[in-house]
Amino acid sequence: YLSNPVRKIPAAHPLAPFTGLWISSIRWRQIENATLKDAHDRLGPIVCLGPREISVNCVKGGIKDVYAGGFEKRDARSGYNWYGFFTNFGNGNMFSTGLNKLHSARKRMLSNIYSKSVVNASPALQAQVSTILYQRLLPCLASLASGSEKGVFEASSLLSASTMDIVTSYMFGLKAGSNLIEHPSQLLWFLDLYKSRHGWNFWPQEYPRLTSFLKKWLGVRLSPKWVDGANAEIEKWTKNMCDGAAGIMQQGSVKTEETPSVYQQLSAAVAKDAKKNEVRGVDLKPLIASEMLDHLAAGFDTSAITLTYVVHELSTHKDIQSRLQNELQTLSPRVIPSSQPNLPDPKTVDALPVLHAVIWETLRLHSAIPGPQPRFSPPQGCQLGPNGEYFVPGGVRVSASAGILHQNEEVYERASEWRPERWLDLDKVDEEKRKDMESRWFWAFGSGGRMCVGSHLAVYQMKYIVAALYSNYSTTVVDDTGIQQSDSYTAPPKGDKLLIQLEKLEV
Ligand code: HEM
Repeated sequence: YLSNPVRKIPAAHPLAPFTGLWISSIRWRQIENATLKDAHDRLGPIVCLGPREISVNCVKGGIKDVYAGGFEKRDARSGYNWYGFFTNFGNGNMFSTGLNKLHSARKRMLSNIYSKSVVNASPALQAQVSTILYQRLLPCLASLASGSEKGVFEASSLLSASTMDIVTSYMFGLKAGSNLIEHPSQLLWFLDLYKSRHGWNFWPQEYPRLTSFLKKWLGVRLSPKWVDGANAEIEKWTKNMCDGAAGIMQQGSVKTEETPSVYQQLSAAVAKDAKKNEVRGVDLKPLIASEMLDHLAAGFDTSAITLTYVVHELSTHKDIQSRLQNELQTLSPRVIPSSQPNLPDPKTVDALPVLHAVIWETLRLHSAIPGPQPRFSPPQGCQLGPNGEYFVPGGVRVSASAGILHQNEEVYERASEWRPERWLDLDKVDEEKRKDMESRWFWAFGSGGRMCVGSHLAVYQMKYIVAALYSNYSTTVVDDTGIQQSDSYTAPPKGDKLLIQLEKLEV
């Protein structure tokens, strides 16, 4: 204790400087986000969570140094990597890779296909989104609106289906990607598998060695067998989509909407890399499949959580819902069935101020990943804190959380309220304040070399989905029990559902 410089950092709990068991028990009880928020409110921008763990909640001496400064995901001393849990098909991927050097080689292969310019200009994505909105989502909403439930339905699962269909279409092409909107039983099957694993990540993620030791040598399982079964099923489903995309690429000519943009890019880059490094006789398919599974999971869930909160907030803020509907009427063409297959230009949709403000305010207040994003301090240690006042030795787990950064009252006045106006009034605030709001403290997609690679695809799809829904319907809440976000890294509503009612607009 006496030789540990971390003891000088305000402690979230009297036991924190002495043992890591306190923060572990907080994680086990699934109250980590709330506990960290309370600790920062009481103790300031940097708090000690354990003898080798701290949390930061500031830009200078905080996220700027840790994330833009390239702290590794893997602890150099012990080799521990919290993200190793996201390994699939027995292979690492961009998200799970611990070392920055390995990670940047993979990221270089993929960042162009997810860049804003490529996403916005992609004819394949435009054709895919047009089919998904006009031939799947809008007909589905029309039948719900005129059906026996009189427009009442559970929104979060249909939003999950929509984001999964768009993300997998961009990855594998429209034909090889999913079609969950039109196949509700497949949607249920997938969501059941996906969600059955929730709550079982504590042991394998926090104590991976203990977990595998107990399983291997004593036959003791710390998570039930069905979790492995669910993972295997999801891998199988992903592999089928990979095989479908590979089959399409072998055809002589590929229709625009069938282009497997991401799969094609990654498989070409991986093959080129293998050739350059003279790697022979290695099956590269599991490596590609691991990356694909990670993207589809990261991409569908986070976007669907955000959209669920967009729909909830718009349903309870009718004034803003009407403003959005008026704005959507200015689109040419409008996103209504008679316009099909034409969609308004992605840049025009992106530039709609109210739509942008609604999405941004939801990403701020209901970040899909509000929980801590752990990294490790470099072996030589570093100075952290707003004035660099604390020395942090090497190998300390350091994290920041979007859910806490976004609650800073000095940057976002009345931070706990959903107020899209704050993004519409940016021209009234000075340059520094604008930068604070828009970039320095806005952390929904993280920052630095490991920030979200899919943020532009996420925003693209969320804006089109919201445009399609609110160009044709109004929504009201029927039952929002359990709408509060769960206390976890990725945070869906606690109740995992939102019942709304659709009302058809005159179009
Ligand atoms: C609203 C939607 C989204 C949100 C809020 C979001 C948020 C984030 C955040 C905060 C991170 C960094 C996490 C960390 O380091 O702990 C991240 C990473 C990542 N995201 Fe997203 N994401 C979204 C959509 C997407 C989409 C659509 C895709 C892909 C199709 C995607 C793929 C990834 C990948 C591959 C990484 C790892 C990047 C790396 O390690 O370099 N995300 N995302």
